[in-house]
Amino acid sequence: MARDRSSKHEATDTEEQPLKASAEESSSPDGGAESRRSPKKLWTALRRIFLLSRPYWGRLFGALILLSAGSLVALVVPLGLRELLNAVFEDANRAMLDRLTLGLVVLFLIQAVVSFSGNYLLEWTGERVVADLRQRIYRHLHRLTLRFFSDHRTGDLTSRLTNDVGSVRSAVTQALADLLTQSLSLIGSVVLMVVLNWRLSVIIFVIVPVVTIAAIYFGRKIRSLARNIQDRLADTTAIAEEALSSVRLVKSFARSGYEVDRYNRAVDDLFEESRVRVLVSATFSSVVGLLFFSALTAIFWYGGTEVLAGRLTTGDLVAFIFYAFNIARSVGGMSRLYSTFNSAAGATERLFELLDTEPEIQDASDAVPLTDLRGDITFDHVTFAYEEEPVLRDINMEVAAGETVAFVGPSGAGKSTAMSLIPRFYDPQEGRVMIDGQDLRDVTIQSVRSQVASVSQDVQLFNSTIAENIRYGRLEATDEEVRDAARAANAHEFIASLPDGYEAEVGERGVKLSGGQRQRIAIARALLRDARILLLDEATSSLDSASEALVQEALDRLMEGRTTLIIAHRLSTVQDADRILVFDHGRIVQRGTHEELFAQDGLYRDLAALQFRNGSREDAVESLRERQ
Ligand SMILES: Nc1ncnc2c1ncn2[C@@H]1O[C@H](COP(=O)(O)OP(=O)(O)OP(=O)(O)O)[C@@H](O)[C@H]1O
Repeated sequence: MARDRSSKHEATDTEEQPLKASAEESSSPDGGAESRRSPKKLWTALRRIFLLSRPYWGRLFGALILLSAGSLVALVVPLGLRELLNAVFEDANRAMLDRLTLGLVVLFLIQAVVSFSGNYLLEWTGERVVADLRQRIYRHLHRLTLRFFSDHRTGDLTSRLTNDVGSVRSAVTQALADLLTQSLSLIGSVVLMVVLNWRLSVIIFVIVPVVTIAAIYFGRKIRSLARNIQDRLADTTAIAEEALSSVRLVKSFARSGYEVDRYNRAVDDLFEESRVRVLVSATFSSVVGLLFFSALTAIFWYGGTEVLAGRLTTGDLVAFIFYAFNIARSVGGMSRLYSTFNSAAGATERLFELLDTEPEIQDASDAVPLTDLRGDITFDHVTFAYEEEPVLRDINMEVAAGETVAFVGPSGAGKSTAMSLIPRFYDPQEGRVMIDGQDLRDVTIQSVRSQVASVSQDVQLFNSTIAENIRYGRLEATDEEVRDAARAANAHEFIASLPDGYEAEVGERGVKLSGGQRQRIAIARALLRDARILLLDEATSSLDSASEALVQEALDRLMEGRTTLIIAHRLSTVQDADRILVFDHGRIVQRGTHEELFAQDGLYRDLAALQFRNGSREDAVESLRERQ
């Protein structure tokens, strides 16, 4: 089942600590800042990738041994060929030719078996490390708080899970093996070449430093470009995801053209970054290729001269050329490695920025589960700010278990914010929020959230069946329990009338259902959860009177025996609350029953006058303006 952030009440909080950056690494708290890369940073990133494979070091080590053995065998092959050619051209020895041919076939067989085993082990390790990394990041994302998600785009985060993790994979698998085998091949070939003919070798040694300098220069450039490309890619994904998920809004404002332009601009930016990267990489490959093929031609020429002068046999020259090819291939491979590692380093930095982001809200080390919850809620001098300016100021309230308390007040007064402190989505900067007399910071988040259910105006459903959406309230509920919940939520009739009944797909975020139907599914889900505390945020405000009546009746059933906090703009829905708290500019300015508050001259009466039409509407509006 697809899950999204709406599952906030279900968020599991594992005990696991994120991987720690070592002391010299800086971690960006929100994971989005572009960081300056240096060789040290590259090394740090690679080391962290390598550390990820720690549980599989045994296999990795085995793979590397096998692959090294494969490269050593490959190094012997040109020597065998040399002997074979010498047997033919120098000694004309038929028996030797047969033996050497057989020997070479055996060598090739050994090499095939060894490299198969090595590659399989290595790829296995790489895939496993990547799977672990994906799981770890996803788990970590679920530990992060709502504040993190309001600061990050979903497209950005999903792109890290897909693209960035993919880049890391190439670094742990092929690149690591290539690094080892290519270096062995390079060193072995150099040594054997010098032994064969040192004069000829000098030509190669002149070229190597030139290539190394070019590799370092281009490598740096490619690394910074790789990071930019990942960022641009995340931009395009986020833009498309945002527009496609709000396609109704886009169409109703006739903004398709605008959205297409926005996406096109982002894709063009991505193309431009990619073009520069392609240019740099292609130049790099061509420069390296040019240098090496020139050197090879020189070897052919000089080698031919040496053979003509009798200082080299044909077998020597062929072996030499094989080693020269080996060197060219190794250096070429290593230069590609450089860019693979560089791309992976950019991706790794982004992934670790995410993993290094500590959840703002975590269980204290000595947190205990809140058991046998009654459902008393207390706000004790609570002050809270999202950023600088407090949106809740010195809030005090006590709600007894089983009571129904309504929050009313103008838009932006802080009602939803106050509610969001109860499941501990945020911690107050000052004061305490308590349940059953226990500060929420002293108890486990999971135990609190498992006793809080919420129904809001903006119902979020998963793109699956009605039954699965209701069962989200209690995953182990039986079909019968799901039906009972739906009945109590006044949803059974409409569900039963659908062709697929409980197995009907609701569409993305429930688009195939009406607002009232979605609300009743959400109520059934909350009923199944059977939590002690119920939070209703504008649960009926977007409904017509008929739907509202059905939903209200279902809500009344849901509220029975639970502590309920209701936010409602329509005061008719809160008249029966045990108490009403009136919020204004982050403070509770009035409290009492509907009758008590209505009898007072204050904000509540102004709001009520607007809705119940007893009194002059103009006077109420004027009075509200003065209060702004
Ligand atoms: N995630 C957030 N980050 C920063 N500021 C926020 C965030 N959520 C809300 N605010 C601000 O906090 C203030 C209180 O918002 P809140 O949603 O609690 O008000 P409300 O009384 O529930 O309003 P409404 O009745 O319109 O839902 C507003 O000024 C709002 O802009």
